[in-house]
Amino acid sequence: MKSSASAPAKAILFGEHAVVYSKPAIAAAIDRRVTVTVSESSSTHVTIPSLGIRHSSERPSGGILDYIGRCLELYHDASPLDIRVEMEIPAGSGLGSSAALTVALIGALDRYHGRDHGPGETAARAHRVEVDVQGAASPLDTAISTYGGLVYLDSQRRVRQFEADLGDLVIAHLDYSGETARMVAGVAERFRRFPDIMGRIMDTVESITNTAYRELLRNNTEPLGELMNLNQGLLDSMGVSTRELSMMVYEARNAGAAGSKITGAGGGGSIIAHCPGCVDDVVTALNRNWKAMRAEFSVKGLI
Ligand SMILES: Nc1ncnc2c1ncn2[C@@H]1O[C@H](COP(=O)(O)OP(=O)(O)OP(=O)(O)O)[C@@H](O)[C@H]1O
Ligand SMILES: C[C@@](O)(CCO)CC(=O)[O-]
Ligand SMILES: [Mg+2]
Repeated sequence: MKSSASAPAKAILFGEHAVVYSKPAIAAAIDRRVTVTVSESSSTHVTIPSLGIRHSSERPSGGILDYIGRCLELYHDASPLDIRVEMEIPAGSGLGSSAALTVALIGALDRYHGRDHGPGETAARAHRVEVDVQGAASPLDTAISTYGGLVYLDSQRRVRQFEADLGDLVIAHLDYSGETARMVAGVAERFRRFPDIMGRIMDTVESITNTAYRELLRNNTEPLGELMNLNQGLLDSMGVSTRELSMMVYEARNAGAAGSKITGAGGGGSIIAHCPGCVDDVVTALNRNWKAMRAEFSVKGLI
């Protein structure tokens, strides 16, 4: 017996890190997917060709295998499985590889076991896996990989799907990761040392995210770039930017982007830039040193 499922990667437009402190955030699914196939086997094997991973053990663990091991534990009575993961995104790029993998694997396992929990329950189960593995995680990444499209996660943790034309966006990524769990822990430490200052920073990110949401609902993308620049300044204040990410952010702006910021956890990973009428210029400029692409949105969630 064999079952497959796939889920999209994501880009956070506004509110990463603040979302861990119950602030709202906006994310979009992007046209790069993680596909998981599970099939009957005499012992448990995991293959992830894009990462060169071939692993055999009853309980996969270590790095990205932690997410797989934790998902398998959700199915107590499960027999051994062959698990194959095809990833169209690099792991640790800030584009939600962990969430897309977790959602796709839960989808494939549900199908394999003849269960259908529905999207709300799938997103909730995947979120619990991210929390268990990372220590802290917002429900944003797993929600967007489950639902696809565009999501506004409000301060009560409710998922609001919405539609908007995002205009021209470019994503560029590095080959190394800051590791989401480590970056989230770094922000928590700064919060512990300077609670008043960090609290105000998070409140200001909330205002930026809510302003962007209001404008997107009116299909007004004009202020997106400037709002991204405001958000980037505060991500820098949180300590999640690096020299290289800052160079990417400024390279995009120099090439004509209306605004640009880190997307995801920072430390390494990716940036996103709003590039009305100048996508090709920005992609060309960023591709000299990094890997850049036009971001394609309006993507299906878990299928
Ligand atoms: N090149 C790699 N090869 C194998 N595993 C990797 C690699 N890069 C990252 N990982 C593992 O993949 C998992 C997910 O990485 P990480 O949390 O940095 O990123 P992500 O989920 O892609 O991004 P984000 O959550 O910020 O959107 C981690 O367990 C990390 O150890
Ligand atoms: C940094 C963070 O806000 C986004 C990672 O994609 C962490 C999270 O939301 O769990
Ligand atoms: Mg992740």
